[in-house]
Amino acid sequence: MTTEQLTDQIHTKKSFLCIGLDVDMTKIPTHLLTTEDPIFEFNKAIIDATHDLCVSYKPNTAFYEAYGIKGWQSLEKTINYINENYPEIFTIADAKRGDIGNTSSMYAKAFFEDLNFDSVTVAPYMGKDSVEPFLAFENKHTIMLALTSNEGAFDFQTKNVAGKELYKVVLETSKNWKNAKNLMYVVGATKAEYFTEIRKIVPHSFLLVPGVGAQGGSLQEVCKYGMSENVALLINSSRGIIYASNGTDFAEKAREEALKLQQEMAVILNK
Ligand SMILES: O=c1ccn([C@@H]2O[C@H](COP(=O)(O)O)[C@@H](O)[C@H]2O)c(=O)[nH]1
Repeated sequence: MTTEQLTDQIHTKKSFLCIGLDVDMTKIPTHLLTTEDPIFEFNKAIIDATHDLCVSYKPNTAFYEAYGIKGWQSLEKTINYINENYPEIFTIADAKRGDIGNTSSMYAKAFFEDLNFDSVTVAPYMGKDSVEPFLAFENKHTIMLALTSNEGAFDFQTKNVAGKELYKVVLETSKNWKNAKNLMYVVGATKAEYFTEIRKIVPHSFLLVPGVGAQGGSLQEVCKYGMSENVALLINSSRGIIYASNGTDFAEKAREEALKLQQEMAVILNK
């Protein structure tokens, strides 16, 4: 998917919501546990109930890898289900990969070719040759951690490196990498006060913004400082939507939570 197609979807659906599919078997409704693939059944119900309210789904691979081969199969069924039934949706494998070049190429093949995700999250710590293998894929997107939503972000990301905060060095340096047009960045919703500085460096790049909902980030604040003229925001909420209820009405309640965010987004887009 191109960024232009993603932007068109944002305007059509009046939404820049990304729903995180972080399936924890201890939190899903118990009636699903007797099905053959509880993770997939849960995701399918959430996706069917919310696809018109969001432009993206983001399974975090940790929640699938934790269940071994079965978890990976649930992930594969989930991405295939989205691609077959809702091909307009932008898919994100939140895997936070990155390694020496030849290993990164294999990670990229796994997520872009085998699983056919539109994008994958990567860590910047190993530098250019660890990220460029992901960027080489046409119409696929590499979402690099810039300033994360957690408290530990202050351990390294905001530290001064040669007169500049490290997250700024990450943004500035990566802009010059080969196929940098395929880069997006992760910036936590809990760091809204940093968005103005970030937009000075990457005014038009898409930012994936986790941290609204369970982590307490503010949609309004993020949009105030982080929305570019082409929107270029994907606001993620996972637990706040998918665990709205653990009863038989879980998909309906997830829709209600997604609708609240989508309606807020529609108002922001209309301003
Ligand atoms: O800085 C980051 C980067 C990634 N995440 C991931 O996003 C979701 C957030 O889930 P919530 O339940 O809405 O808190 C989850 O997969 C994280 O691993 C992040 O939170 N912050």
